[in-house]
Amino acid sequence: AYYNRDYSANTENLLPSVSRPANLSRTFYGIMFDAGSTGTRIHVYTFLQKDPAELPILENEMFHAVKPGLSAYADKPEMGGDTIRQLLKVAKKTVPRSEWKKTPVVLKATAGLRLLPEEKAKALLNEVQDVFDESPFLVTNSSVSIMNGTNEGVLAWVTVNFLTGHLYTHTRKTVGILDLGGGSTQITFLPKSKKTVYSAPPSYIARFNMFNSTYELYTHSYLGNGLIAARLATLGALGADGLEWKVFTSSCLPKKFREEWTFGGITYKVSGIPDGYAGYKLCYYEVMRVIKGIVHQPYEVKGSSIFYAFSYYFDRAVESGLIDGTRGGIVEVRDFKKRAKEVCNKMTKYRPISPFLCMDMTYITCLLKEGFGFKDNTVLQLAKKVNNVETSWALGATFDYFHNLNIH
Ligand SMILES: Nc1ccn([C@@H]2O[C@H](COP(=O)(O)OP(=O)(O)O)[C@@H](O)[C@H]2O)c(=O)n1
Repeated sequence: AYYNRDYSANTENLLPSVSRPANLSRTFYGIMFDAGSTGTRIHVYTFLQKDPAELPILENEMFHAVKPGLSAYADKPEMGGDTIRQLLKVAKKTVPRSEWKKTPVVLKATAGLRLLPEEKAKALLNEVQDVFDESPFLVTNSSVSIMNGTNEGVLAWVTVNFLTGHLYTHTRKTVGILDLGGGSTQITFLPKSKKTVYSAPPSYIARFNMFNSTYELYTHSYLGNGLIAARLATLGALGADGLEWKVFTSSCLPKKFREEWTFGGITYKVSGIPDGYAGYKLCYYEVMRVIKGIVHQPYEVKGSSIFYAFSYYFDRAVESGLIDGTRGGIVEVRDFKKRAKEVCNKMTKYRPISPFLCMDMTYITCLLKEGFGFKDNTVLQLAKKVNNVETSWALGATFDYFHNLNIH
């Protein structure tokens, strides 16, 4: 409804019911950079504000992504800055020149920079600030930052619930979100039961304001439990020394597989166990160590709310053939488990897709079941985009910029 008028499903909920004089509408733009651990993405949003008291209508999103992420330039920040400069060219093409000065440009970094030593992260952010300062867009001293995990979860929840039309209804029916990045993973939902709130660690409950009401969400970001960080942890390579000579092995990898593999600017030697066993069961025990006792099980997740799962949940579901990449789809937790078994027990078949597919699918299964405590029949809606807009925290962060949701 907001992006493409052909999407009429939720239009009634999304458009103000009373039509207002057209001259009160105004178009404005927002530029949000997502500096993730595996890539940097730019979102340029075009909004139409009809009523200053309501969230604006999203007219268009321009999206572009580059790999690798900023953290890969930890030792050459100027080159990291260049990736931002390149992406800003796209913004200049999208935003009319007359609007440049009024259009904010913001970059928020997630797990990739959270995991770097502070001085290296700072040098990268300073470089980005310089690139922003020389741009024609609106820049303040809070334009460039590392976002905290709570905001990452809350803002992705805002995005998905906005795009699915749930923020406009007064029923308080919403959807939960599951985001699996490279470095961190987030779970966020609106609890129905008070017990979920008081049985959770206090830092897992976040509040924010929108439309004069306060939302109280269950949210947490697990740093080091993103899919790529979890691979390293499973291999015992996260924070290990002797990387020049050590080879990290796992029964989640094809037996004859051997490769050098780079994440966050560091190269690791990894391999399967040539004369050992490989397969789902052994792999499950290995990934279990990365999850057991680390991930909190919310009281309510065993209930029946709908969760939207995106990022690597979506990518791996597509690669393993669980869903169709253009349409997305609905699966149950048990479908991930079934497919993980199939992938792990037929490693040669799936190896051309990715030698890590068994490890990744097993990790996802283990995270959902043993981590968050989802039941086998919990329904997951897998999506990369909703109504043609990226399911990322970036849209929520742009709302936060303009409306100050006061997340606390
Ligand atoms: N707008 C976006 C952003 C990330 N992603 C996916 O999210 C995964 C990695 O997330 P990330 O690099 O931001 O990881 P973190 O830094 O959040 O841990 C990849 O599968 C990306 O393709 C996406 O599909 N769309």
